[in-house]
Amino acid sequence: MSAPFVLAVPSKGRLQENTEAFFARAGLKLSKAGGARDYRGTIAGLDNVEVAYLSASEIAAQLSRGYAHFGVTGEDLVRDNIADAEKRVSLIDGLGFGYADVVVAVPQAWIDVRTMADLDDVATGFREQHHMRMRVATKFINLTRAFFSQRGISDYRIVESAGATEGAPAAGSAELIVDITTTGATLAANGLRVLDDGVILRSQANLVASKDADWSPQARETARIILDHIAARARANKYREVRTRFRQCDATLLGEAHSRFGVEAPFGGPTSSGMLTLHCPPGQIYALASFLREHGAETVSVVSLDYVFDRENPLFAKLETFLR
Ligand SMILES: Nc1ncnc2c1ncn2[C@@H]1O[C@H](COP(=O)(O)OP(=O)(O)OP(=O)(O)O)[C@@H](O)[C@H]1O
Ligand SMILES: O=P(O)(O)OC[C@H]1O[C@H](OP(=O)(O)OP(=O)(O)O)[C@H](O)[C@@H]1O
Ligand SMILES: [Mg+2]
Repeated sequence: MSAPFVLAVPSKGRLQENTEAFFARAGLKLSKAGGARDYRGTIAGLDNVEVAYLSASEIAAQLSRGYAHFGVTGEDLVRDNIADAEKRVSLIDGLGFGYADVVVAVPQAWIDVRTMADLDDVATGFREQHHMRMRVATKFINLTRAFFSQRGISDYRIVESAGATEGAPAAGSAELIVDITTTGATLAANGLRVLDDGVILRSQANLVASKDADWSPQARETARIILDHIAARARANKYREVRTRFRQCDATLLGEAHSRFGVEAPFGGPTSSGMLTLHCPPGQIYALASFLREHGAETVSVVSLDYVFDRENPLFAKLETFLR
């Protein structure tokens, strides 16, 4: 038997729930034979896939080493944990959950410090006054270094923080922090404020592919099948299917509908009897239905789509380009 295709997914919390729901919507059911505490799983119908349940940061590490072919983890962890990330891994697609911003936050009491340039001034003054460098508490060491160096700030020192980073300034172990925030509630509760230009990265969960995994022909074929499911679901989410039939429905009308509402006609223009199937962005449905009735339609029906399988698969094309 050949080596399995390894898909690494988060083992706990909202990331796990959202990941399982995401794959389920794409028609890929992840399951753990041994129940919730089993850290190995399978995908129904894909025999050679092994699902590895790991912490989000461990997933980034495994992808970097090539121990997993695909993984779901946050872009923040990919960028912070993997040196030369664009060579080692490819972010195939943002998954629409796990949103968090990596930010530079200072005490609210620092009223004159609004920007990174202000922070640079403070850093210099701090060193002169206190004979030590300003301390930044974070677990995002590489993202912090890269961002501060881009902004020309060098008078600082990183204090590595494993958790409760927002508490560091009040506890006296750092002057400021770099951490993730979603609602901002934790920063506010700790008397901290994000600098105006202090967003280092807007992160979300991504489907990530590893360069150094064992990309046998069988592994590539498995990747193609997984991405075919995901692309079909993504395409289905972007549209509703609209059907109508009326005599005046012709190519000119379709052209106008295309430019005004962004509709596609996946099965071609109206038939000789004026039968037409359209794919329309959800936000334009009512406008399109009104437009079609104004031009003669008696009835316009609209349904949600589960999957739209196209010959082209942009996600697999991206993977192939990356692996080349
Ligand atoms: N409010 C949030 N709190 C923590 N992580 C979040 C939040 N929102 C999104 N995320 C994302 O989730 C990922 C971190 O997940 P998680 O904390 O489960 O992993 P971990 O840090 O590897 O595990 P552990 O906390 O057990 O060490 C990051 O990509 C992060 O950006
Ligand atoms: O901007 P907010 O919505 O307040 O969210 C940000 C906070 O949430 C996370 O902590 P969490 O309590 O999830 O624990 P963790 O650090 O162990 O992941 C994160 O580490 C921040 O502290
Ligand atoms: Mg965590």
